[in-house]
Amino acid sequence: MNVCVIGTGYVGLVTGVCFSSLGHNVVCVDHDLDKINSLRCGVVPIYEPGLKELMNKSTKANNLIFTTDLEEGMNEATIILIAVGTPANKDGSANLTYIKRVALEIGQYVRPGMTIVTKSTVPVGTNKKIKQWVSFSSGHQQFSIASCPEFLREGNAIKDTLEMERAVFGVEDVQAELALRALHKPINPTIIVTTIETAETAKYAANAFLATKISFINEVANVCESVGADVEALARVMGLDHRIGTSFLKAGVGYGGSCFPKDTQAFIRIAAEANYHLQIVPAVERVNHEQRYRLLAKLKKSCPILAGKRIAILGLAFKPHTDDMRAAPALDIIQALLSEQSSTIAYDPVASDQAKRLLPDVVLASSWQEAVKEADAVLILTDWAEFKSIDLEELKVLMRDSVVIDGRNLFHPEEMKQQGFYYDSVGRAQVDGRLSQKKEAPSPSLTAQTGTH
Ligand SMILES: NC(=O)c1ccc[n+]([C@@H]2O[C@H](COP(=O)([O-])OP(=O)(O)OC[C@H]3O[C@@H](n4cnc5c(N)ncnc54)[C@H](O)[C@@H]3O)[C@@H](O)[C@H]2O)c1
Ligand SMILES: O=c1ccn([C@@H]2O[C@H](COP(=O)(O)OP(=O)(O)O[C@H]3O[C@H](CO)[C@@H](O)[C@H](O)[C@H]3O)[C@@H](O)[C@H]2O)c(=O)[nH]1
Repeated sequence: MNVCVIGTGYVGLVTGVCFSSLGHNVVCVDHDLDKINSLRCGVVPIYEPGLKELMNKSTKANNLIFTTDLEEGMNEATIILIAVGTPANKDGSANLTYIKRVALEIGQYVRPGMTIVTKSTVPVGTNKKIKQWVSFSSGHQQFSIASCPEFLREGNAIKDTLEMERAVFGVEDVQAELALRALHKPINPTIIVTTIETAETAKYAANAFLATKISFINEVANVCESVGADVEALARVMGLDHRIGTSFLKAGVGYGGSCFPKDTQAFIRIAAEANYHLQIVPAVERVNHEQRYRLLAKLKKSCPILAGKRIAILGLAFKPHTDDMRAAPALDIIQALLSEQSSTIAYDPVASDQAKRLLPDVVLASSWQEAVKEADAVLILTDWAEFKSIDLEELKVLMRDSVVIDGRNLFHPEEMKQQGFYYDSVGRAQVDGRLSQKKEAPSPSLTAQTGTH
C-alpha cells in the first residue's frame, strides 16, 4: 500500500517506520527541513529505542523516503495519515492550528478515492472539520476521512505499533474502513470499527482513565504514609485482582509527558463544551499537580533551608527510555528549587539536550556520579534502570549529606537505612539511617577514648 504520513514527530516517524518495515511504501512529510535532512542522513532526532535501526533498514529497502514536499508525498498515496501536534492552548483546549493548516494543504493534492486518516489526538468533531477544510481547498468531496487515534507509549513505541493490541477505526464509509484494514493487515490487531465521534472520544477517555489510575494510587500512597502502610505491597494486592490489573498502579511523583497532562485538560474542555462538567478528571489533575510538590515538602523536612544547598536531580525525562521532557515533573520541581536559591545539578542518561533548551539555568552533569558529588540531597525523578543499579556505597561516599528523596520508589527503605541514608520515598516509611550508622560504627580513636557504646 502507498502511504503518506504527515508529521515526523514521535507518532508520525514511528508510524512511518513501522508500516514501511511491514512492506508498505511510505513517504514521510514534514515541513521542518532540518528534521527531514537529518532523517535522510539516517539520524533520528528523538530518542526511541530501536527506531534508528528499523528506519535505516526500511530506507535501504527503498520502502521509506522523507520529504518536505507534500505534493511528492501524496503523489502515489492512497492513504494519508495526519500525525502533526495538537498542543494545549492556554485555556487547556487542543490547539488545532497545525491540523487545519495540514488539512488545507492536503486539499491542494487530494485525489478521488483517497482516505485521509487522523492519528493525532483531536477533540470530537475535528475530523468533520478536516473534511470541510480539505473540501474547501480541493473543491470536491471525493475522498474519505477516518479517525484512527494512536495509543503508542514513548520508549515502547515500536513494540506498541508492531504488536498493537487493538486499533479503533472511526469511519464515515466502507472505503475508509477497507483502507485502514489493508494498512493494518500485517499487524492483525483486534479491530473495533466505530463512528468517528466514538473513536475521537475513546482516545481521550483512555488517557483520562490511565491518568486516573495513577492519581488514585498516588492518593492511596499519601494515605499509606500517614497510616504506616506500604503502597508497593498494597498495589500488588490490588493489581492481582484482574478487575483492577497491575499496570498503572505505580505510585510516584505523578505523571508527565506530552499526552496525559494536555489530554486530560482537553477532555475537560470537550465535555464542558458539550455541557457536561466532568468531576473525576479535574480531581485527577489536581492530585497530579500536588504530587510533585509533596516531593519538595519531603526534601524540606530533611533540608528546611534550600538556599545554597547543593541538590542533585537524577532523571529529567518524564519517564525512562525517552528524551522527552514535555510536562516532565522535573521541570516544575527544578524551577521551585531554583526559586529557593538552591544550587541544582541534574543528570539524565538521554535528556540532556532537551534540558539545555528547557532549563538553561541548571548545571547538567554527564554522569550520576558527577551530579551527586558533594550533594546535600539527591532527588530521583525518573525510573531509569541506571539509577536502580546505583552502587549505594559509592553514592554515600560521594554525597556530602546522605539524603535521598525518591520520587520513583527505586530502593527499599530498610536497605537504605542499613546503608546509612536518610531516605524518603512515596507511600512508604521514611527512614533515617544516618544516626544509627554513626552509632554503630564509631571511629577507632573515639572508641579508644570512651570505650564501646
Ligand atoms: N507522543 C506520543 O507518545 C503520542 C502518542 C499518541 C498520540 N499522540 C498524539 O499524536 C500527535 C502528534 O504527537 P507527537 O508527539 O508526534 O508530536 P511532535 O510535536 O513530536 O511532532 C509533530 C510533527 O509535525 C510536524 N508538522 C507540523 N505541522 C506540519 C505541517 N503542516 N506539515 C508537515 N509537518 C508538520 C512538526 O514539524 C513535527 O515534526 C498529537 O496529537 C499527540 O497528542 C502522541
Ligand atoms: O503506574 C504508572 C504508570 C505511568 N506513570 C507515569 O505516567 C506518565 C505517562 O507514562 P506512559 O503512559 O507510560 O507514557 P506516554 O508515552 O505518555 O503514553 C501515554 O500517552 C500516550 C499519548 O496519548 C498514549 O498513546 C499511551 O497509550 C499512554 O500510555 C509518565 O510520567 C510515567 O512516569 C506513573 O507515574 N505510574
